[in-house]
Amino acid sequence: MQAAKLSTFQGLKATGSVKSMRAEAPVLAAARTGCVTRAARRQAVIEAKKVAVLGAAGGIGQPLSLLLKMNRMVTELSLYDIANVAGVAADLSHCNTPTQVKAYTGAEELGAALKGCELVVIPAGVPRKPGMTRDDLFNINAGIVKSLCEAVAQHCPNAVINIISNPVNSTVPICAEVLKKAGVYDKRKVMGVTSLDVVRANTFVAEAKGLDTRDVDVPVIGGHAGETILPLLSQATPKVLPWFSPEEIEQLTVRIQNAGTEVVEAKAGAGSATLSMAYAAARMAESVLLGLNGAPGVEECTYVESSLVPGFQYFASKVRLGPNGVEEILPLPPLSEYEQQGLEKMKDLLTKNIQAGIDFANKA
Ligand SMILES: NC(=O)C1=CN([C@@H]2O[C@H](COP(=O)(O)OP(=O)(O)OC[C@H]3O[C@@H](n4cnc5c(N)ncnc54)[C@H](O)[C@@H]3O)[C@@H](O)[C@H]2O)C=CC1
Ligand SMILES: O=C([O-])CC(=O)C(=O)O
Repeated sequence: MQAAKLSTFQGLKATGSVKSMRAEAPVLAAARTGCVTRAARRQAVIEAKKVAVLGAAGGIGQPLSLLLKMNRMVTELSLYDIANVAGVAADLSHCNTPTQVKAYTGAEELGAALKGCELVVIPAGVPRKPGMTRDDLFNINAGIVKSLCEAVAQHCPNAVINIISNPVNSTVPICAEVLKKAGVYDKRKVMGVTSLDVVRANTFVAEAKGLDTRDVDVPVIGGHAGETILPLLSQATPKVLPWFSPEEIEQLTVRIQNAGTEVVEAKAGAGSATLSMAYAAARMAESVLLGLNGAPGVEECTYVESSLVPGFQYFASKVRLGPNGVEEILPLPPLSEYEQQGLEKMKDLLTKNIQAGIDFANKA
């Protein structure tokens, strides 16, 4: 069975014109892109899905909300932020796609925003400035994610949660601990969004090999910070010979690991990746919704609680998505010697990041 690959996401083309959306109502948005099989088309039915974006007025939140407004699987879109969200919702609500958009602001409206949601996407929090690491965001973002996840536990405990807020290596364990405390944790439903690493790896490999970027698939494993980001270039498809030399593999790996910093420096104090992140998060949301709708063969790389690699309680790797979220963590493919070393190198940082999240969530 052909898997629904990240590389096949075509954004706007996936939803097409409003006219064709009406004409093909029972067909999944992504089906027309060819990223799901015929079987998926037959088996998957669009069911009404309420989706919330928490941090919707931000640099990521706004373009992400636009992309979700264009997704036919999203019937109701809750936009929540502590500021400026009414204008974003008013603006988006004029787009003539069927998705109903509503703004919510302030803690007192968070419950209503979340009630009935099946997917909650969280880009709330501060972004990096030049010279900062993602860990430097911990002090502010850990508390934001903790309080938002407490609300999710209370108002939509069965929802899938996609966490974008950095440092993802720590905010995902925070979310899991919060849900455990509330007695509603299901490890299949808490996912750190690492799809931007895959998007970048696909783009850079395609550029280097003269390929159409939509044809390229590079699994990226580990976490989402510095050397914890490990692209498996040995497993990239398609393979164009001659493949990369060891020096080129090193350069490409480092570029993928530092791609976030590349954007932070280019934006020179105005924030970090927003548009590419919104694109990657919309793709991840689409895959989650396809899975919830019963489409077979939906695979993504994502950072989840995992026992795939001994020593790491949380780990990003390819998973199969389905009606319950992560249905299966796929086995690790064979790693090159360079990638094995990369896995060793990330050990200290990733375990430290995970522990910091667990400790934060459990302190009094
Ligand atoms: N996972 C990944 O690959 C990536 C993660 N990020 C992370 O995403 C986060 C957001 O980035 P941007 O959108 O650029 O930042 P931003 O500052 O433009 O937007 C953040 C939004 O969150 C809102 N917010 C703050 N506290 C909140 C709360 N308690 N409840 C609801 N909303 C709240 C703010 O009002 C703002 O609208 C950052 O932590 C950034 O590091 C960014 C790029 C890639
Ligand atoms: O680099 C940052 O701070 C934002 C991020 O996670 C990315 O772009 O990958």
